[in-house]
Amino acid sequence: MVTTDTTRVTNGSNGTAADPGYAERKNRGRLQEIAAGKWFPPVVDHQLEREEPVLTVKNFCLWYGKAQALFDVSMKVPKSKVTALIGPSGCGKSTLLRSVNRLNDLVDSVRISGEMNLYEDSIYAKGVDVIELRKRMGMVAQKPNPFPMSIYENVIYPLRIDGVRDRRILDEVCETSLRGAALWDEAKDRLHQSALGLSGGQQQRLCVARAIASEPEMLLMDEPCSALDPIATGKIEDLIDQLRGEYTILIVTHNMQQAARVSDYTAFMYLGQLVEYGATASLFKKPQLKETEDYISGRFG
Ligand SMILES: Nc1ncnc2c1ncn2[C@@H]1O[C@H](COP(=O)(O)OP(=O)(O)OP(=O)(O)O)[C@@H](O)[C@H]1O
Repeated sequence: MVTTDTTRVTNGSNGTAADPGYAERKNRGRLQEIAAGKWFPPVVDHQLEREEPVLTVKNFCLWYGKAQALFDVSMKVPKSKVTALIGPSGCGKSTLLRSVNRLNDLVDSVRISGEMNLYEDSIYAKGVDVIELRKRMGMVAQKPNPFPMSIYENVIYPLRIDGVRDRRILDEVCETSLRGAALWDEAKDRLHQSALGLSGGQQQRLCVARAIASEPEMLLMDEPCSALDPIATGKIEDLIDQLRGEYTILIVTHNMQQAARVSDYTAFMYLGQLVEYGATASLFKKPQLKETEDYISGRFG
């Protein structure tokens, strides 16, 4: 799966006056330059250096067939924090998220280069057991996707496939996970009824319960509120807030207010490049780049 490719967009000039194109380009914004094929190193907040990384992404590139979707993305996702990926539609947020648990392996045309590590373990090294890897990361999709079985069986599903049979353990994990996903009170009297009878928002919290049942090292959330109404969205945001500190969460969101509300760190992406990455409070109040400011203030995208 890991390939190297010499056609990827290279770093280009360093933007000094010695660069012959500099005079012509100096008045153009960074985003136009990116659209024209130039690569820039991301602007990263020093605060991230003080965090312990769970996921380290290094010079990661991804192609769908001939079309490159990610360009030399390097970032560290800190432990026990919520990190949001934001950026205009098509900038590669979901592609990056799905690369973390190798869901993109399911797309035939995908090629990658670069590295990703979960702690010290390479995600793309030869011989990695992808099933085992995915067990280390819980995934919550855009649309709630409970299995057509009871609430109880949905939650303990990861343990069932691991062969756990001890009823006491299964009951305990079911309750802890449902409590952790703020669904216990609503579900405790109907544990053996179909999960499909839950509302959309409850189903999404059930999916969070299933994702945390195996105590993953990371939770990946791909626009988890996009199919939910504002009340259900608020409950998921409250839930993310509760999970903060205990879980390392990487979340894709279209909604900048949501990123500002729920995340500790925010990564702004544009056309497959990581542009600016920093503490959410400062990125939203005083971003280092004018381009980030333009995006978060709605001046483009
Ligand atoms: N399975 C696929 N096959 C081919 N191209 C794809 C595939 N999935 C995504 N792409 C392309 O990769 C680029 C990044 O898409 P991606 O879905 O990761 O962006 P996004 O930022 O998550 O967008 P959105 O916010 O609209 O969900 C886009 O140009 C998209 O068309």
